[in-house]
Formats: sequence, C-alpha cells, structure tokens
Amino acid sequence: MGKQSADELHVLMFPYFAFGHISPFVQLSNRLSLHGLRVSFLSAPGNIPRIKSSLLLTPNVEIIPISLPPVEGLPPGLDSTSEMTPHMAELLKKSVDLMQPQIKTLLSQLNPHFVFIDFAQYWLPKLASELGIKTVFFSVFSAISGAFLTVPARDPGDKMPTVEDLSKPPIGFPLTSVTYAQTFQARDFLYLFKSFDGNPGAYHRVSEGMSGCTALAVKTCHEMEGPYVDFMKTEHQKPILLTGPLVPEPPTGELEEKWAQWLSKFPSGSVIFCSFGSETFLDDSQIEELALGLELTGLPFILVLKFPAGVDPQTELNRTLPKGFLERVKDRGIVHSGWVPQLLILANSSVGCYLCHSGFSSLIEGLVNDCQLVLLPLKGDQYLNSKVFAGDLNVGVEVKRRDEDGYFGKDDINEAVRKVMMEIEKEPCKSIRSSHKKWKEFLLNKEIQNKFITDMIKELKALA
Ligand SMILES: C[C@@H]1O[C@H](OP(=O)(O)OP(=O)(O)OC[C@H]2O[C@@H](n3ccc(=O)[nH]c3=O)[C@H](O)[C@@H]2O)[C@H](O)[C@H](O)[C@H]1O
Repeated sequence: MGKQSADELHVLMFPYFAFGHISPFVQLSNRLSLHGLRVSFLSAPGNIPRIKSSLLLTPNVEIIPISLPPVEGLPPGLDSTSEMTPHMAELLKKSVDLMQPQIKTLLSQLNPHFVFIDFAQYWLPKLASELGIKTVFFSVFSAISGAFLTVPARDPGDKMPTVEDLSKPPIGFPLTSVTYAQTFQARDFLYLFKSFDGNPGAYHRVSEGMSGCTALAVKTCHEMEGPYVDFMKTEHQKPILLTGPLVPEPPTGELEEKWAQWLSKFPSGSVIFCSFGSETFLDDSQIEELALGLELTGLPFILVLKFPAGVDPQTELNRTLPKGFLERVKDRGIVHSGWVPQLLILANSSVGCYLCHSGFSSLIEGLVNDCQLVLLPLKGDQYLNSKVFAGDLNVGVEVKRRDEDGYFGKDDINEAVRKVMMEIEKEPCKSIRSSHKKWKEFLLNKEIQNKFITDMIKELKALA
C-alpha cells in the first residue's frame, strides 16, 4: 500500500513499557495529533487504561495493543516496569527483543512514515528500513543525559568503562556548569554498560538505535540545553528534532478533598511537596534522614514515598520512618505511599517548595509553578538533570551529597530547604527566584512552546 502524501504524516509511537517513558510519548503524540498527523500508539494491554486517561483520542489517533512475549522468570500479565522487580525489568528487555516478528507484521500492515522508538528497540531501525519505513529515536531523557552518557565518544569498545572514566565528561563535551559527576553518580552510570543474561546493555541499545535511525528527537529545546544538543548533533551526525520540554496542559478537575482540605490549613507558599516520580525509591537510611530533615525545617510537608513491586508499602513505612516521627509532625506533616495528583498539588497555592528526584517531567512541572526546587536525584539521568537545573539554569539547589556514596544527612536536607525558603533576601535565593520566574514565563509562553512542534513537523515532512 503506497504511503499517503507527507501532508497526512502517519507516525507509529512505540515507547518502552515504563510510565516515565510512556508519559512523554503521550505528550508528544497529543501535540502531533492536534496538528493533524495520524498517530498509532503501541503498548501492552495493561497500560492502555492509564494511557487513555491522558492520550487525546481524536479520530486520527488509535491505540494498538501489543503483547509481550513470554520470557522465563518474567510472570505473564505484567505490562510495565511499575509492576516488576528490578530483575524482572531486565527480563522485560528480552521480551521486547522477542517482539520483532510481531512488530514486522504490524509495520507491513500500517506502513507509517515514521516509527518513533525508545532506547530498548535497537533492532527496529533495520527491520523498518527493509520495509521502506523511517525511524526516529525519541529520547525521553534530557539532552545533558544523551550528551554526557550515550554519545559515540563514550563507546568503550569491548572494555567496561571505569568509574573514573564516567566521572569525567566524554571527549569534546561542551564547557558548561557540568564539569564532572560525583563518584557515587559515576558508579551508577556503570549500569548502562552492563549486559544482563547476555542481552545487550542500555548503552549498546541506545547507540545501535541512534546510529540506525533516520533522526533523533529529544524532549528539550536549545534555550535550555543548546550546548548539549549541539554536541549530540556533532557526535551523531544526523538531524536532531527538538520537541521542546512538552509542558503538560494545566491540570483539569479539582484536587481531592483530603489534599485540598489539609493544604488549606497552611499559609500560601509554606508547604514542602516531597515526591520522587513514578518509579524512584529511597533506601532505609535515605528515608530516615529525609524525614528527620523535613522535620528540622519546621515547615509543613507532604512526603510521598513509593516502594518496589512485591513489598508492602505500609510495612516499609513502619519499618523505615524514625521512631516517634509521625507523632511529632502530626499537625504539619503527611506521609503517603502511592500515586498522588502531582500536577494539582504543585499548582496548589499553599505549596511553596518541591523537593524531588529531578525526573525531567517533574522538574518542568515544578518550573511552571511557584514552588522552589530542592533537588535530590537518586539515579541515572536524574543526576545530570539536577546539575543543569541547579547549574546552567540556576533554578534550584541540590542537596549536598558525600562523594563516595551519595550519603546525605538531615542537616543537608534542612540546609537546602532553608536556602530557598527562608533566606529569601540573600543569594543564592534571590537569583534562583528570578531565574525561576524567567523560565516559568518561557515555558508558559504558548507561542514559543507551540513553535517547537510546528518546526518539528516541518522537519518530519522534509524527511518523509
Ligand atoms: C525517563 C525516566 O523518567 C523517570 O521519570 P519519573 O516517571 O520517575 O518521573 P517524572 O519524569 O518526573 O515523570 C513522572 C510523571 O508522572 C506524574 N506523577 C508521578 C508520580 C505520582 O505520584 N503522580 C504523578 O502524577 C508526574 O506528574 C510526571 O508527569 C525517572 O526520572 C527515570 O530516572 C527516568 O529514567
């Protein structure tokens, strides 16, 4: 079947099976479909109800369920990493690799202009090109992550990079506020280069996927990450489409009564909202020091803690929260485990501080609200997002961390919060608040944000 003309571009979205990835693909799909593109969205059946809650189902949009092939050790019926242990999440990549026949059939039937792939599907560009279909590698990570971690200059060949290698930027990296990674962060980056059960590791998947695809797409913009985008372009030698930060639409609906009622007890801008995204977990010591640090601030707070699949959250809270803590803070602190309406909480006038893991979507959501950012990154790209937001953009403060193991104490939490919440007439608070105001205006400027998408569509049409 011949392709329709480029005017009716048809894109097939194929995010990884994790909501930190699905969510940006949904945000991008919504913008493309509103501009008239035909969008087909692939995911496993168990993810579709939550996708439907945010994907605009206009006539030019369809969701196509795909099944994850069975893999020994991966229980059937699990459709996203949110339901999996870390080991199962490794087996999930194996299942994705077994999808090739299914995806080949689907591509032949749908015959889209482009397939947007995620980091895991390194095999898809070759399979698609044999069918005359182009691919776009959509990185849901920030450009700093791509530039610091997965450019060809990082390729270790058949060796494993050392912690020291990964604590330094790759050769050719631009001169910015990001000049090194702490030892504990570099040790975390080693994960990218490890392969599990003989399967390709994350670095291999990304580098194969990026080198095989027609173009890259990155969820960012030149204004925020120009040097890193330019370095990626030099390294990858192919078009890089910038989607912009994909600022979510203002939240609709009302904040649930239990949250609204509690928040209304406190003065405007006084509450700390402390949360770590959809799948980021703290260890016992981190939970203890964070709780005691929030208590030390004397401010009201909402502390949201999630736990990996397979453990009981209440049991974990009872075990890890400091003795007597809940009693001592009962008039000004809530501890909650599970999903919260993050957009609505951040938009609430009582919330004045957002202490978070530096997940890129969450950082953008913090920036478009009036809450000061305190950054406590816990893995992977979060460490680099945090450096850019606290450094280049100067819109938040990082919690001080011990170089060797990333330890932070209650006083480090208290100090970081005080810097942006109490020392308002002093530096760095003054410049942080003015930078925050500038970036908030930029992100809420509909014309600017919309232009990212119209420019991207122009480039897609030229590539089709
Ligand atoms: C690529 C991956 O993105 C991940 O992001 P994660 O999903 O954790 O958090 P966000 O990116 O902030 O995004 C999470 C999204 O879920 C929303 N949300 C989350 C929790 C909740 O309780 N309620 C909500 O509404 C939130 O508003 C945001 O839109 C991690 O950084 C990970 O390191 C990275 O590999």
